[in-house]
Amino acid sequence: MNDEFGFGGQVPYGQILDGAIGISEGKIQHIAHSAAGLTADQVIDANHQWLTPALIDCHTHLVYAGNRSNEFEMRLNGVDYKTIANQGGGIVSTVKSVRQSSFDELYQASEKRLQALISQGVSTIEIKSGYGLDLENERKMLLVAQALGKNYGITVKKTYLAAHALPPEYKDQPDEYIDQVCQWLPILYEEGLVDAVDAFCENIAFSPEQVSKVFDVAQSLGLPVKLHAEQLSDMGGAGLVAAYEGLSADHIEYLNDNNIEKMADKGVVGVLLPTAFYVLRETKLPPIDRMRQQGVSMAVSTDCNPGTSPSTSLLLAMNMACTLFQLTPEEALAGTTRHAAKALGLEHQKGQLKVGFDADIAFWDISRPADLSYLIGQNTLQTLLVGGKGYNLSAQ
Ligand SMILES: O=C(O)CC[C@@H]1NC(=O)NC1=O
Ligand SMILES: [Fe+3]
Repeated sequence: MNDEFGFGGQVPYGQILDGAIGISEGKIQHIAHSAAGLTADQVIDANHQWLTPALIDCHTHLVYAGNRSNEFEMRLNGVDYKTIANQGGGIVSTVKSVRQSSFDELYQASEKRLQALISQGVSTIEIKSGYGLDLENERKMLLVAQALGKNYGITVKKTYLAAHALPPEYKDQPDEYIDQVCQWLPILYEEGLVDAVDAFCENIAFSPEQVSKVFDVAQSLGLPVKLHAEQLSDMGGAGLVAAYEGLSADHIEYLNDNNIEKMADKGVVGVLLPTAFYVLRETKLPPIDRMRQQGVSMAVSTDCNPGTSPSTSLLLAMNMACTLFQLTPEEALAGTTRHAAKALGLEHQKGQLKVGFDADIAFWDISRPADLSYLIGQNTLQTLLVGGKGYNLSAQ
């Protein structure tokens, strides 16, 4: 191995130069340094492109209606968050738009964002509810997410996030609202609409005690949990995820050392959301070095949402994870492949070019893997295989 990548001859990324991959029945059956001995009905010449696992966006609020560019403009004209919120802005304004939208309107508004992500090599995505905040509209959001996955032929993991914000009708009644959230969860689960449960644990949202009530119901249904944790303060949310042996703690700018150790101990993934950090002009960096030292798997995601991350670029999130959070390009790629898979409980079937794994493979016209995080605003995807089949976005 030459030292082209400056690794002193180690094999970065687990890469294989001039390798070959054999696929059948949607799975990787063979991966080696050459195609010798392989026979195939169809051969794809990768033409010196780099192949990676297709990307996984493990934290999105992709289903929503309306947009909040007005708030963006108000803020830049000196109006503060509190005033915007008091004028019905923020999450509540998106809740209003979602409640006013039909299923079709919500689907059409959301599919454009999904198309953008798929065009950058994403074939597995997590989509949260959380802008309905009542049973009918939480169901509508999750049905849209389900339909997007079915119609676009990609893997969608649906996360119940009714504990995202307090709806207007429960103003100053968080406990009563959390009781409703707990009542709706088994109903939506029985309808096949929930794969995991999330909540916003923050001083402007729900307390660890309120989140625990929702997590107890999730646990009783055998559902895994994840959490918007330590985004703006240290509420100890990551420790709660570890206590429930959950999938991930997300944002985690204010994550403390003690909870890093608990995450490492329970295999909880730390999901980094650098685009939200950038949009909010946050200053508190997540404890990347400490998570590295403790062996916490770090994932990277867009957090696609109308308020703090109106972005549909996972490649940009990778660049921001490196530039803002100082991840290495190899860590950023792991963060949108095998670690993102782990954040969704899919680490045994997706996120790696490995025999037995789904043949979800992205072909990139790049000089080296670091280009995926280095290049800004340049989509180098040439081919996307989903389940071993060429993905044609325009045919969806
Ligand atoms: O502003 C929005 O619409 C969502 C914000 C988003 N949700 C959350 O829990 N944290 C966030 O940054
Ligand atoms: Fe989020």
